[in-house]
Amino acid sequence: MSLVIKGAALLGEQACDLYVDDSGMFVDSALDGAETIDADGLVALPGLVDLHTHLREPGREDAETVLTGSQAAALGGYTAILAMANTSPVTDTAEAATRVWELGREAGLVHVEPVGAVTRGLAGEELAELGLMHRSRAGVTVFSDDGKCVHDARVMRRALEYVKAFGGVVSQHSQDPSLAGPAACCHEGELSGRLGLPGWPGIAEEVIVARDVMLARHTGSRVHVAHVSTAGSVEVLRWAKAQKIDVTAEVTPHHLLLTTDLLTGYDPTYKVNPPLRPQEDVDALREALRDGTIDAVATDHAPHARHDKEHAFVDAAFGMVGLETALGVVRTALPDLSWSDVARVMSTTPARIAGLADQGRPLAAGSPAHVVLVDPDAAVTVDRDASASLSRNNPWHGRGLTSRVVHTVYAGRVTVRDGALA
Ligand SMILES: NC(=O)N[C@@H](CC(=O)O)C(=O)O
Ligand SMILES: [Zn+2]
Ligand SMILES: [Zn+2]
Repeated sequence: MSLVIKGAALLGEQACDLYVDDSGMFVDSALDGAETIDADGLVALPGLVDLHTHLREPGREDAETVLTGSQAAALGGYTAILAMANTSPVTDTAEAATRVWELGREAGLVHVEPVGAVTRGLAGEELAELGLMHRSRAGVTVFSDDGKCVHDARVMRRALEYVKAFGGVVSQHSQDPSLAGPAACCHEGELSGRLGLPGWPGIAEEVIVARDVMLARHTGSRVHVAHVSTAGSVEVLRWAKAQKIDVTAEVTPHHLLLTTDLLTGYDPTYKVNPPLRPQEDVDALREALRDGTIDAVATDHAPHARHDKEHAFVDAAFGMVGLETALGVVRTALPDLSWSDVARVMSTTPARIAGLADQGRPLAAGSPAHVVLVDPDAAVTVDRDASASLSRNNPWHGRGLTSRVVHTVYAGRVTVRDGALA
């Protein structure tokens, strides 16, 4: 059915009407019998694109499924999400990637783009079938062993050389396992000593970021740094970009607003990989996002069942949910960011990094109608039980965030209306 979106402020600027035809494309004028969305006072942005989502299907459908994760994404204003490969089994074959892609189509609420594993079983040894995954119906272009670092430099070099042939990219979970061991769970510093928690030094991230930008330069291939968390990584990225090395980077909403001090209560809700860092790092990440050194915001939505999260801090699973709150957190952490900058870091640039030609497009005739309509001034108190996610490991529960996703439209179809699934 065709659609008219009335009076939305495009990227927070002039208000106008948007017209969508029944094939889900923006067109220049209204069609008869169109459904109407009153968007007076709302800001229209291109549908958000998340470079980093954990959907848990197959294997842990008690924590999330492709459907429930897609619902959470739509509620958060997303029209595309990249589903990480650390499922069970791992997405390391064309068949597995195609299955995730199909499940995404069946859910039909956002575009679900499978991320392929870099190495078989995420074991860091043999390359997965990168070419076959790319040539499958899923058309995988982003590869990641996320949750684990591709720590062997030779394997990383070969992966970069391989994906270069078809314009792919490796999204690296940067963490040298010899500097941050399996027990590491708290930013290494005065606080980790005081709390008696195994420390996770920033340098464990920074040495891999530095190595990988040099490998990107050497191979002429493209590397993407997942969830950057330290000021030192930002310095390396700034240098690498000045050298015109083909590197991009993302930051999570939680690393833009939360700090390591939250760990004093040993609440595993705040246990995340990479760990929350001190305020100096948070400040550097915000500045890097403003000036483009960090290209994108990506949620690292990491749902976990209660029985995996409710443990002593050291034993609990890493991760926090984030799809439904990402935009509000970004607005709260960086209230000075213009709406066009929000669109850049949460839609246009992530779409470009992932090679999603249909996403992050201008809200104009000729583009598929992927759009999110936001109440810019709403104050929202987060309720973890009001979530579409199957998991409740929500660090924002009870907090106030600025702005609210009111409607989401995916390919001309209203997926969220008045803040609820349509
Ligand atoms: N982010 C997390 O804390 N956890 C992720 C793995 C990861 O992205 O590192 C997960 O799969 O749960
Ligand atoms: Zn990770
Ligand atoms: Zn992750």
